[in-house]
Amino acid sequence: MSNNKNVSPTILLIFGATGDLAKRKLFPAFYNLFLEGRMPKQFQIIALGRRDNDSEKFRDYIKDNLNEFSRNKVDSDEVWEKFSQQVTYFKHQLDEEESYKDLEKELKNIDEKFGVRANRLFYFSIAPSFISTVSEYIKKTELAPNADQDRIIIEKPFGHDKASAIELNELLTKTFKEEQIYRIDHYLGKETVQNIFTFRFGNSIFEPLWNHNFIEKVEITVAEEVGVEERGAFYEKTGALKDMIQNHLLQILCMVAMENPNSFEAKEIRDKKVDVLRAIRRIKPEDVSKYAVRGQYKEGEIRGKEVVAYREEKDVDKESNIETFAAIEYYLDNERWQNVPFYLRTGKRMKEKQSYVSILFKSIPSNNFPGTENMLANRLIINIQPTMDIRLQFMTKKPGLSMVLKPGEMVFDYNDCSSADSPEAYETLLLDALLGDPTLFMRSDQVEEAWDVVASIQDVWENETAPDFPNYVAGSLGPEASDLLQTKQGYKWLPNTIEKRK
Ligand SMILES: NC(=O)C1=CN([C@@H]2O[C@H](COP(=O)(O)OP(=O)(O)OC[C@H]3O[C@@H](n4cnc5c(N)ncnc54)[C@H](OP(=O)(O)O)[C@@H]3O)[C@@H](O)[C@H]2O)C=CC1
Ligand SMILES: O=C1O[C@H](COP(=O)(O)O)[C@@H](O)[C@H](O)[C@H]1O
Repeated sequence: MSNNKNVSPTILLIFGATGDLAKRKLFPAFYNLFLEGRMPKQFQIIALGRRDNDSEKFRDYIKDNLNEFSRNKVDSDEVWEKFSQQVTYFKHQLDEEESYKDLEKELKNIDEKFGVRANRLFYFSIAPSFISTVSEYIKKTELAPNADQDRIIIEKPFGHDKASAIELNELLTKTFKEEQIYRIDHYLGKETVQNIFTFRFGNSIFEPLWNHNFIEKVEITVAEEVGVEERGAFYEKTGALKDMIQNHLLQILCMVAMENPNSFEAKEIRDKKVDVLRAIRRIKPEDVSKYAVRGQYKEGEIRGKEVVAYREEKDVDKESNIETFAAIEYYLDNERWQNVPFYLRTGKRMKEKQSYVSILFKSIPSNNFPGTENMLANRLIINIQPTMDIRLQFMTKKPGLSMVLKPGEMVFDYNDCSSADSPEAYETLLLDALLGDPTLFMRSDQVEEAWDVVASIQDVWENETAPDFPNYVAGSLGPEASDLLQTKQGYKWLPNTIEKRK
């Protein structure tokens, strides 16, 4: 979000630097920021890992990973040399105090080299079970004493329910001030998600229509083609509700539904988002089956390739009752959104990767046109990924001698507006963390409220002993019951393109 380019000298410390997230997302983000000239003039990345390693070997490992996962590959020895010399590997045990004392000495050496006490940004790219240990040692060894200079970034999942999120917030605030804590939700860093904000509040023509008087329903779909990959053990403790709905989909909902902020200050924007979460009507336990549907994939075919059932994935229980699909119908009890259903759905191993928001406007009140069988209500489609565009569907007269209606569309395509690749979400978010701009990060109350929104569904599903799993074929659009969620209201899930009519 920030435009400021003046980043103070910073030491970036990555706990879990040998892990999956670091290799696929964090190092590519730092490298791309470096190429864009967005890293601080003076910076040092300290890669912390428990394995025996040296900086030279670690740099080779990072180089290979950049060539595999980064949007910009390493194609200049000179640039690589400059970047890599600012990455050092440091052997470290998360649960040993001595390790933190050694680290402090290393940090002091770097400060001396920089000639200034550098900001310290600690990235917790580690299992959630280590968060308390690491923050306690940081406190004990006074590694992050300055609230205005030192920050931590915490990954999701942030707790596993509301109580544990509160507990974790309490624990972290014993060591850090709230303004030092950056809870990441990478969807908020996506270009297309940020653009929802600009689209709504930077244009005067949509906002007057953005309410229950003109909007019939809102859908948010995040469909994935991938299964659980190497993360079966993690997913067995998580499932689609906790992995995706509680964070990414609710955050998109907040962007769509929030009130106009009075300023662009982080506090104001986060306040407005919390208001949305508070307004979401809590689903009573006895109504969960009416408003929420879950599913688990069986074997199937995606893009002509056979894929196994969830229960056959690595580290997954053969009788697992974990959901890989979730769809929910929510309502917001506030003036703007009364009686407008918000349908959220997400799933793994679906037909194709597609994330989008669909906003269906109300039909015109009276319809005197001939050929009305072709009449469609206006619809706005915000394609988040992999397609990145915004489409407005409207009715036109089909050229010809009779009055026949035909849907037309206006399209804003990201490919047409920039020759540069869009930054990855982690690039945007890491830059904001470097700059000390928390707007796109989750405040403690946002996370807690989001857990509250899913709490009853979570309880009911966790206690359900025999769901009808597996109940959707890999490569489909999810279980039949998710269609029923909409058909009972006279709706259907709408695609991410406008409907074509001859
Ligand atoms: N991977 C992803 O796509 C995503 C991950 N996340 C979150 O990010 C965090 C990291 O995930 P991920 O990278 O996948 O996890 P990994 O299991 O791949 O990596 C964990 C890291 O922690 C290190 N570690 C474990 N125990 C110790 C110890 N005792 N001392 C020092 N280091 C230790 C590991 O070192 P070693 O290599 O030696 O085992 C490794 O570097 C988690 O909170 C996860 O939920 C969030 C969203 C997506
Ligand atoms: O946080 C997560 O997100 C990914 C999907 O992210 P995307 O940027 O590829 O859309 C999901 O696959 C993963 O299970 C979840 O933990």
